[in-house]
Amino acid sequence: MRKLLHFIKPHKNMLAGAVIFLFFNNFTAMFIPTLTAELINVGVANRDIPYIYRTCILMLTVAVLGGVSAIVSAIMASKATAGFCRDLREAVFIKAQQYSLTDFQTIGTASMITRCTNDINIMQRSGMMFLRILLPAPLMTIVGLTLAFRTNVRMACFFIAVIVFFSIMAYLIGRKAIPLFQQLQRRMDRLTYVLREGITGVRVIRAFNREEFEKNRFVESCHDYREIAVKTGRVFAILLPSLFLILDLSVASVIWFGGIQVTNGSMEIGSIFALIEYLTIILFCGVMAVMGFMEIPRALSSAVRINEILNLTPEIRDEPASDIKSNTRGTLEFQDVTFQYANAEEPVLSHISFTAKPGQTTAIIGGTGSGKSTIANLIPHFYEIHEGKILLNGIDIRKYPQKTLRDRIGFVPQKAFLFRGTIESNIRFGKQDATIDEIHAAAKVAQAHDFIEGLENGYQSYVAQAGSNLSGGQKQRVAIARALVKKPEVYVFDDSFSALDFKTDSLLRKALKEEVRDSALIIVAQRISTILDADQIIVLDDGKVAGIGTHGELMKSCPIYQQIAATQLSEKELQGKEDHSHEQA
Ligand SMILES: Nc1ncnc2c1ncn2[C@@H]1O[C@H](COP(=O)(O)OP(=O)(O)OP(=O)(O)O)[C@@H](O)[C@H]1O
Repeated sequence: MRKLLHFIKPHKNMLAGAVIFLFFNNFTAMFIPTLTAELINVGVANRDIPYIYRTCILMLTVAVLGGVSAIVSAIMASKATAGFCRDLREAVFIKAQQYSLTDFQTIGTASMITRCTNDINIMQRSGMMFLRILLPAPLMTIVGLTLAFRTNVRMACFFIAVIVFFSIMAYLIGRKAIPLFQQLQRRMDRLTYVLREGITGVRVIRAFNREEFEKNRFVESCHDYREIAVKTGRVFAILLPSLFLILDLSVASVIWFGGIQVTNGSMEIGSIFALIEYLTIILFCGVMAVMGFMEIPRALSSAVRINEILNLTPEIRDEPASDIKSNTRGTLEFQDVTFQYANAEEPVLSHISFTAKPGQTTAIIGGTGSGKSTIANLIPHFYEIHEGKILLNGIDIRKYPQKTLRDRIGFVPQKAFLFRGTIESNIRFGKQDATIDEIHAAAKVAQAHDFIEGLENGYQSYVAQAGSNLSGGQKQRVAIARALVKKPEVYVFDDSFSALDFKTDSLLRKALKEEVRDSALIIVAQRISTILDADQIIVLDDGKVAGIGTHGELMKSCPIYQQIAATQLSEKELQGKEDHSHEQA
């Protein structure tokens, strides 16, 4: 929790101001009944009109000062809590950017989003409650009791008895309510999760006619939530009226016993008004504090969830700054790499070795789940490897600061992801200071220029969230242009041509070959036609290298490759390509 307290520090002045003004406001609230008592006991009793005027003006001044200080305190408190939450959100986001993909998997992407939004909101609301309700409650009680003792000792003792009874009641009811609140939060988590799946997966749900099933799942979650919400509501239905009943009965008792004392002449009539006000303020603060107190467990569980993010040490950290000097460019080497996902029982890659040279195309092919994307993801150091080495220009990628390494790599993921904005802004994502000519050139190589020009607003056309208003092939081409505009040393295309038609695929590969003469090109592919011309093809089988060579070489030596080719290529293509490879050799 100390980490979270650290975020309060920059706002401590604002907080201190909020507390000071709040206390001032509370003092004025307590001072007014005292003035009322004097007004009645002295001014009215003695028919002293000037005294009544003076006291009324004083009461008015105190009320105005109290009101102003309440406003100032509320503004300062909201500035402090909102600032605290802004800083916290920023820190959580920055921390998340340092996470490796394994770290993301540990916490879960959906949970990261809920923590960064909902949990921080809960903390902000609870912070406000603590500042404005919980913190002043004990002080108001002390001040109220002191004033009550000054007014009438017997009545003050009665107040203490009421406060103790009130606290016991609040404790007993609160003890029942707090676990219900925690349960409510967990059920809300589930409800959000079911809702998110139902909305993001709407296409699949409709395609498989699973609307009824999803509806039932959601309705069930709503019922679960309702069940606990009703129980919580029931507790509140008992809690609030009970506490207010205590308040009303206590006030009635003050009037009763106070009246007797006034009749005896042992107390003045104005004092009854003051005592009623003191007790009302104390108990009202108490009711509010009980409500605020219920929020604490919820805020604590949110704080724990946020702390988890801040405390997680990223799996991949940059080594102390070292000079990365090398005379070569674009040579990537895997040396006996074995890799296992954190939550997996066995390695997904075993003893992988190959070298991708600049100007050459290295293709990776294999069955689904054979580990192709995993190899692609290891190149930009998204995951930490524990056995073997990956070298860029002869230097272990772990020695590179992550930013330097990724600056040298143009990565196109399997699922083309675009950001909301324009086509231009998405391509520019690869190089912030790219000129418009560079953007056009990259789009031309990616075979995207023509379709972009065909859109109503060309490069300024709107791209919806995650590129949902573009087709799969259009998205892939914009994502490829984004990598090309960087002009990196190593290109990694993770099955990035899968949504392209054969003609576009072939045009793109041809343009790519001409464009990236001094960079290494690594292409993960499912379609053998995409990689027939590659300088070397790595055939993966169950995480192991089953063969490396050109198409022609593999057709002779690698049975797995032969199987893939046989299922994907026609007789004519097989024949033609083998002859072609012979000639090349
Ligand atoms: N994040 C992950 N955590 C645990 N296991 C994973 C993770 N990602 C992939 N795997 C597993 O690793 C294996 C290799 O996956 P990978 O995505 O590299 O295969 P692939 O050859 O690219 O498959 P495809 O052609 O279907 O995309 C699979 O068995 C998969 O279940």
